[in-house]
Amino acid sequence: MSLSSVLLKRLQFQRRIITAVNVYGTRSFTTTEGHRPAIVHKRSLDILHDPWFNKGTAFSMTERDRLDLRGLLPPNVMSSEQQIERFMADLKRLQLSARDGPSDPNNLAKWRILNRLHDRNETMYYKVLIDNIEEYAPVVYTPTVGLVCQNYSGLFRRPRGMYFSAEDRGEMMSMVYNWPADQVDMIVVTDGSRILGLGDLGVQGIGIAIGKLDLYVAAAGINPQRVLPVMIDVGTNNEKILKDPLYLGLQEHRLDGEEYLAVIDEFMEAVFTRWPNVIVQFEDFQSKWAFKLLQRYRNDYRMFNDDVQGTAGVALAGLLGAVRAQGRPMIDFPKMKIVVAGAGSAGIGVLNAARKTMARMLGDTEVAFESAKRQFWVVDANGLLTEARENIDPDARPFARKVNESERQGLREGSKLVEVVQQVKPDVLLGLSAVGGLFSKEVLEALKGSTSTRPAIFPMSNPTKNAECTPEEAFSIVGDNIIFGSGSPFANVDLGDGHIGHCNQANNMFLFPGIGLGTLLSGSRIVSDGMLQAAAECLAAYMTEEEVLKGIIYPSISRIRDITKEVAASVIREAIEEDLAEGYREMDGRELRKLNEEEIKNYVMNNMWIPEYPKLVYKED
Ligand SMILES: NC(=O)c1ccc[n+]([C@@H]2O[C@H](COP(=O)([O-])OP(=O)(O)OC[C@H]3O[C@@H](n4cnc5c(N)ncnc54)[C@H](O)[C@@H]3O)[C@@H](O)[C@H]2O)c1
Ligand SMILES: O=C(O)C[C@H](O)C(=O)O
Ligand SMILES: [Mg+2]
Repeated sequence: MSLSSVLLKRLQFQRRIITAVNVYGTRSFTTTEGHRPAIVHKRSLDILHDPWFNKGTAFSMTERDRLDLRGLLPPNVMSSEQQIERFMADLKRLQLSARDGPSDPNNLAKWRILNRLHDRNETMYYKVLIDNIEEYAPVVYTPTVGLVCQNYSGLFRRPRGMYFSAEDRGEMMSMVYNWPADQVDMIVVTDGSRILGLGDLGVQGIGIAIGKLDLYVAAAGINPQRVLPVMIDVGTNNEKILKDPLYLGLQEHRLDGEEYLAVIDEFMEAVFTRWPNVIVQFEDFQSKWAFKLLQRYRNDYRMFNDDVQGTAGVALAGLLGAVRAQGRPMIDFPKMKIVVAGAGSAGIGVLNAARKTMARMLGDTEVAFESAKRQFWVVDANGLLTEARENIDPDARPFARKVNESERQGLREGSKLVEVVQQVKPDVLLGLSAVGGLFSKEVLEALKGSTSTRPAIFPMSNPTKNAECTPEEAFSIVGDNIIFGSGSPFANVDLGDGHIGHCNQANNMFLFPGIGLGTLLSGSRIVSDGMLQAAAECLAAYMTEEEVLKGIIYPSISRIRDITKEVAASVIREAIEEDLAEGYREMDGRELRKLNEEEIKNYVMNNMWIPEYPKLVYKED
């Protein structure tokens, strides 16, 4: 037997033991990788200054000796729990002094403290985030991440991620080698042109890529050493930041047309050359480019657009949840009347997904596909969209209402949202307009006339100040018996007499981590429509009947790791079904398609990174 086959056998044996330990639930640390010591090529202060290897006061005495750390730390060795206790005591002092929750004005200060921890000790940062996800998701993600992006020039301390600018044309293929990691699993890339509902923030938009990747680590257990936030800086059309002398990005107007495409093409070629197995999530690109880039790359690269495809799935799960919450059978979905405010990348993505699902329920014929579009009324900045509109955006065209039909309904091209709601009496009012307060008192009053026993209101725009309405407004004006889901988190509403108005968070965070993880572990070379549909259906089916009837149609964020595992497993199953899965089970080399449902879930769980300090072993470089 050759040496390599002996080693291979030993490795497989060790992995089996770890998996067996895992099955019996006696250890929380499940990845095979985590049990191996980490090899470091540095010692002494260099270790303490490396956030990936630094354990601070948790270095054991033997490690301190091994790594020349004795005397460089206070003598009392702390457990990781004690370290976190100390850190949290500091953070809580800040919380006690102000309002807690998603709209706590101290959230920016909390972000600073957490970000400093991220810079010092990655393992501890992710442990704090995972164990307190409900509390800190609104700090590292929406809504605070919006504020962070707006104030990025002042907040910038250390770079995190890579910046590819229009100045780097011709250099990207070599630049990618400046990134230290030989393996990158997930890239989230933005060009900063539409950050949440805050518009063009140029280079400052990198904050959103960082925030999304924090959720990839926390929810999907993607190894934080293998994530890469990317900003493609092709200029900005935001006149305010263009004039700001402290702005950190290129101070020129955005590239457009072929020049713009050439930059994005070069970036894609470069990252896929260095990391052929990476998945690239496009985030917060203005609608003008979001669809074009998706069509351009989706058949050749492992990529997806979160705002178009992730949002579509989350909204679809919400719409199906609303049908269930109304006590109707799912098959009633194609009868729902849906008014959508906003026809950008997010709105159109939702409309397409909902239309396709309705058509499938109606028999998947061309006639069904044609008739399904009649369930939607789209209102954008110019009012109701009809075929009378000049220069209709081609992506929105299929949803333009017929003029005659509209007239019969008392509507016309450009009718106001309030008129549309009055006339249509929809089951669902969904907002992806980025206009805070768009669902005004009058609009919500009009929704009281809904033909549904339990209308659903989804003000999905982010961050909080861009939400189309607040839950207080919705419950107090439309009534207690509504379904409510917002993009950014809000607290539940006290309806009196012990009743609670439940606020769901209708945010793509419930899908993108599972879509990424499932694609990664399936080995699929593309992210297919079927894989996205499977993700959405998994989310839609996740809540129990009892929860749904209470108006709880999305999980609480505290369950994000569990729903992500389920979504990832569904994505893998679909990839297998479509013969796209090229991945192999790491444990013993069995082919994915031979695994049963439970085994696929275990495969997912076993490959989710969890934040525990590895033992460090020094080796000369
Ligand atoms: N909850 C989520 O998971 C989620 C996901 C993606 C996007 N979003 C949010 O959706 C919003 C829109 O994103 P986008 O990429 O589609 O943006 P976009 O700028 O491409 O589209 C905005 C759309 O809103 C329309 N609009 C503007 N003013 C309006 C008005 N007064 N009435 C009706 N419509 C109006 C515009 O005409 C346009 O069609 C953002 O706030 C974003 O944060 C939320
Ligand atoms: O970032 C979010 O919170 C959701 C979404 O991707 C958005 O653009 O608003
Ligand atoms: Mg987004």
